[in-house]
Amino acid sequence: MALPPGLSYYDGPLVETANGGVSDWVEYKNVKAYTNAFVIVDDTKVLLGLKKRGFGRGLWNGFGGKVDLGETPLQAAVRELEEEAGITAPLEQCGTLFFAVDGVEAAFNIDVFRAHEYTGTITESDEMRPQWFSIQGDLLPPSKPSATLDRAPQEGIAALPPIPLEQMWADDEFWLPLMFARRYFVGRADFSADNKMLKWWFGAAPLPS
Ligand SMILES: CNc1ncnc2c1ncn2[C@@H]1O[C@H](COP(=O)(O)OP(=O)(O)OP(=O)(O)O)[C@@H](O)[C@H]1O
Repeated sequence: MALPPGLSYYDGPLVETANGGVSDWVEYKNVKAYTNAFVIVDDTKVLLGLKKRGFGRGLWNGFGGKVDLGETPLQAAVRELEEEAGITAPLEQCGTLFFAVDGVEAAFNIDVFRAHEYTGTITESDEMRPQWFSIQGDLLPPSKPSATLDRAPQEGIAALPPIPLEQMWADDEFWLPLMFARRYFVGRADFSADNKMLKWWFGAAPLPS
């Protein structure tokens, strides 16, 4: 399968899951490495942070940032989760995203990580305000909602707000369900200078047959 430019290093089996937009892919000069990390407990709730400053301010997202010189992406992801949310988690990579913004020289390569448990006390930082959200049924694979109902109701879960997609990056709706379904995903989304999504492509590991 021909992947969008920027994602061509991925060589695992993939099926296309979404594709749209009208323009050509945006030109970029260099690529910067970032991380984004999610803690997902019980397949029913996810920890997000409200970005309080800088790029993406006012949007809910996972915890992450730039990979520093000499760090692996995993080391950076663990460090950023600790710095921004005060917790440590056994993160594993679950996808890779690539973003280019019209008029910006550096594109983002974002390695996405997830964990299903954590240690420490969730703590607000200067950069992020952490909060749990319940994963609404339309972001879960079809088998999951009933599986969830089969279990004893979990204390507190019903009281959590659903994931606020309207206050998140526009690309998130395409890959969050893949992450929650535990499918490895890759995708590229290009944005205009005023943060409108111009063109996108997402793919994921095939479902077991
Ligand atoms: C365009 N569509 C997008 N969709 C979803 N997530 C996106 C994103 N674009 C960037 N992200 C994430 O936003 C954070 C920025 O990180 P950012 O705060 O700028 O990095 P870092 O903490 O190193 O910066 P400072 O130390 O403040 O300079 C980082 O998690 C990165 O993965």
